[in-house]
Amino acid sequence: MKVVKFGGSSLANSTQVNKVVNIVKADDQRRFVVVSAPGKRFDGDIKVTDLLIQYAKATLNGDPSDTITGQIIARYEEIATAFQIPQSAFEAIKQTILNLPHHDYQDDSYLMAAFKAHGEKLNAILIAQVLKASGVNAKFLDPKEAGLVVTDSPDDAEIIPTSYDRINEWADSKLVRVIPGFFGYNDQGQICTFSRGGSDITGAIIARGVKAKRYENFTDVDAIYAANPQVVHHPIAIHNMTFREMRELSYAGFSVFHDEALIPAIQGDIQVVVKNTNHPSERGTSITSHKRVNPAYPVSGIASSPNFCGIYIRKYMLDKKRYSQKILKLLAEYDLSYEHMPSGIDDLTVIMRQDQLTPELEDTLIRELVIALRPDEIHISHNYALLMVVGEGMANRTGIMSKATDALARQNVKLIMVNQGASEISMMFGIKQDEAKVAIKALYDTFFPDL
Ligand SMILES: Nc1ncnc2c1ncn2[C@@H]1O[C@H](COP(=O)(O)OP(=O)(O)O)[C@@H](O)[C@H]1O
Ligand SMILES: N[C@@H](CC(=O)OP(=O)(O)O)C(=O)O
Repeated sequence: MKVVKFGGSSLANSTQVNKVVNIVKADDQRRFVVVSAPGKRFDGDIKVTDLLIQYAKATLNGDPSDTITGQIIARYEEIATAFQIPQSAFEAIKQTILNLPHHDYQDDSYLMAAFKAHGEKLNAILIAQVLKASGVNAKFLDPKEAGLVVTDSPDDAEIIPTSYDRINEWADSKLVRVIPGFFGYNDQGQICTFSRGGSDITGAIIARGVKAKRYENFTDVDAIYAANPQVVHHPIAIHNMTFREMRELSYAGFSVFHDEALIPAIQGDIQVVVKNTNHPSERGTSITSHKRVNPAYPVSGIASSPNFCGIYIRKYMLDKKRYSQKILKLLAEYDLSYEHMPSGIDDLTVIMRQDQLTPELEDTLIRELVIALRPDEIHISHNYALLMVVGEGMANRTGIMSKATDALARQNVKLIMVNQGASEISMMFGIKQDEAKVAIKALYDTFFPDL
């Protein structure tokens, strides 16, 4: 049995939804259908999730929201009309959207979570109706009924492992179950969402719960490519990759599949196949635990992720043990997470995602670090990108680092940080964000020279 997940691009309008219907009908093993909210129909369009965020903010600020609700309702109406869904069913969706502000929420963050989650919830209700109208014996399944219980973190929840047994009770369901992605319920019954792009995570959780043979993740590209196709022209497709490779690459910027979604798949040893809704017969990318190294290409992929900053701290006779403890304690006090902390004899840099910091928080943090550490020098630099070169074939190979640094040097890309060794299948560079595209192209041409 298979779990299929359709991303926002696959459900953006009725034309796309029609392709989804055909894909579900084409294989009776596709028994669990996880859906995102309608995504972008064209470049510059706004995803329903982003409209819902605007709606939530307007509600919190007491601003008018008629225009935004009109836009959201119109997205569902176009699909409902095209598939001749009964007016009463569409009316229920419309009223749910209009009533969102009139519920009790524990605080603003739960309100935001509930507004966001309704993008997928209402879409799942609608797609179940569409499938039914198209002759599929389908039924909506809410994550609460499914048993998908998550941690009490409204916008960055994690699955509670006992959920898997409850989800497993649905494994023999005779109907096709349509489940909204992106959210679950905490043990108080409140909606908490995963991080952005988190419908991939729901798909993987359901796949592990029902012990699916395969988790098919339908999106808008024929495969996962060795570099972001928006940066490199016609990059080579990766048809087979390992969980480890994908996790490193998605963490570092391959937004096509959420890095956290790999964990349930790894735990359940479930094959993940990324496929294109627009070309479902293309083979896509299969992600498994099996290593298949092509010696000609030790590198599988090159990724880059922007919006990091680095806090540089220098102190002569730096006592690393005490220093790191104090830094970690301060970060925890301000609920900040860091990504890397490379250090030298007298200096250390804390690399973190800069969207966690407001200018005020940044000033406070630096002030507190000065008090706690009495450094000889401290400053923060913004707009770094992390650049990652990943491949199972890199393990036990020599010369990859020198090839990479040579290629970057030829393009005058300045290396701010280099990290190799944490994982034998990846190396990471900190570079300036505005040099990321040049850097990716240089590395791609080096590691995929004939393509
Ligand atoms: N290496 C890569 N290979 C394929 N797609 C990539 C890669 N890196 C980034 N992407 C982007 O990921 C997009 C698909 O992910 P996303 O927009 O989240 O889809 P969905 O709406 O289906 O969830 C592609 O359109 C592509 O622009
Ligand atoms: N709709 C949510 C969750 C998601 O996974 O969406 P998509 O499949 O469009 O990436 C978001 O925009 O974050």
